[in-house]
Amino acid sequence: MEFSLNGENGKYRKIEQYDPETTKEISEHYKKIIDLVGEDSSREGLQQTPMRVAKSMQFLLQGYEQDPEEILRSAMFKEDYRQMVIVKDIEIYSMCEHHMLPFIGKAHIGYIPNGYITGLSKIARVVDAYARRLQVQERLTTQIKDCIQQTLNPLGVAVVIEAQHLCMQMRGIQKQSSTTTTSDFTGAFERVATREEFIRLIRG
Ligand SMILES: Nc1nc2c(ncn2[C@@H]2O[C@H](COP(=O)(O)OP(=O)(O)OP(=O)(O)O)[C@@H](O)[C@H]2O)c(=O)[nH]1
Ligand SMILES: [Zn+2]
Repeated sequence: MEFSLNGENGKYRKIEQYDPETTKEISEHYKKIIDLVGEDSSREGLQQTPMRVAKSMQFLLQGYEQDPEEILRSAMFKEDYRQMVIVKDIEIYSMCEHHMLPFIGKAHIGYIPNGYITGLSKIARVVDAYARRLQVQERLTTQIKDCIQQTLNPLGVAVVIEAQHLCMQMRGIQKQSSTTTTSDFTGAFERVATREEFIRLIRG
């Protein structure tokens, strides 16, 4: 699955490549849902909606087609830098696996290299590859930590995610302001002083 903009005669054309069979099947289910909630899926404004939603869902859940470890491995560079590297405020758009509603927030990632560094964008790509799946925030946090630890073998990894869950805002308990914070640490970040330095730097 790919989403790209392709220049042609000075114009930009949107090219979406989704498996046509899968897209058709998903859209048929959404057509039924639209009718079942009391709408008329054949009315003009809704005719293209099932197809749009089918593409949209495939976009939002594209992480299943990505290999996060491979993403990291694709840009590993030998480097003798053994201090903390932090990429903070990485936007997260994930989908809660209980209600299939978004949870939205930020991830802050730190690691201390052990002979190898990785491309900074690859850290954000790893976050996206796991976020674009049906998730709970706790598992998302741990998967990112495990991936970086296992692939880069750094002296330590720190992951903090802060997110708001639409399933708690739009429905259910309807708490508009609550934020959920999850964290996971390995190696050097298990020491209080290192962890506190990380927390101070992401808050700064
Ligand atoms: N731990 C965790 N829980 C989550 C996450 N996303 C949603 N939930 C919770 O999943 C739970 C599902 O509980 P259920 O009682 O089965 O579902 P429900 O009846 O829709 O629950 P309410 O949201 O309380 O109305 C809810 O408490 C949600 O708040 C997440 O990322 N992590
Ligand atoms: Zn939910």
